[in-house]
Amino acid sequence: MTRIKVCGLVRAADVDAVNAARPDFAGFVVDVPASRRSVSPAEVRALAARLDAGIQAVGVFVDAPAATVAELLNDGTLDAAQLHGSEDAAYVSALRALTDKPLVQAFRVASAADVARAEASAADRVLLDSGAGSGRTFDWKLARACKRPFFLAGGLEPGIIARAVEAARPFGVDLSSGVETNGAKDPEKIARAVAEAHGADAPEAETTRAREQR
Ligand SMILES: O=C(O)c1ccccc1N[C@@H]1O[C@H](COP(=O)(O)O)[C@@H](O)[C@H]1O
Repeated sequence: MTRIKVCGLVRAADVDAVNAARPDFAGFVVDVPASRRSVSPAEVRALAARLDAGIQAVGVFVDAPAATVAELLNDGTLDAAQLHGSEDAAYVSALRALTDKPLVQAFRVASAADVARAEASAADRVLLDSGAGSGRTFDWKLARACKRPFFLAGGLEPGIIARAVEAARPFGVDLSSGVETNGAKDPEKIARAVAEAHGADAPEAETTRAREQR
């Protein structure tokens, strides 16, 4: 099973669709004016409260003040924070001092050097992407070389998830544009994406199976 995060929820109806499909993570882009998926801290509090238990709420931030991120983690609104801007090691360490909650650092991958930067991150998990909600894929062979568990993002959609998992061997996949129709989250695409990801083998499953066969 490969974990899946459905990102960029903005309406109560989006949360209801996610509650029905049951991905592992639901993402909210918080206070990013450049994104059409941006929600305010007050909106994310209301949306996350509507999310079913068992689905983890992830806040997606772009160079936000560490105190703002920590507040939403520590007050129980969010289960994890995804850092999707140009946050550096000093930022991750400053945020780490403010919260025990998991931190996911996103890296835009255009070369092996970008994967090496992700491998060196002090964050709990890393995410390899082509951009930020760009809807574009990148060379999955680069991601496959990553020596730590990672989320694969960028241009994923129902119908190509199994192929992406086979090519990149991620811990989880992360989708936003690919589960939208006319710019709004599409319940049917979300359900298909969750079923496809959960039906795809993640590396840890492969390892367990190999161990059992020995
Ligand atoms: O979705 C956004 O608008 C966004 C804005 C700022 C930072 C990150 C954003 N989204 C992240 O982009 C990837 C997937 O995008 P897509 O499937 O290619 O549309 C995912 O990690 C989102 O969290």
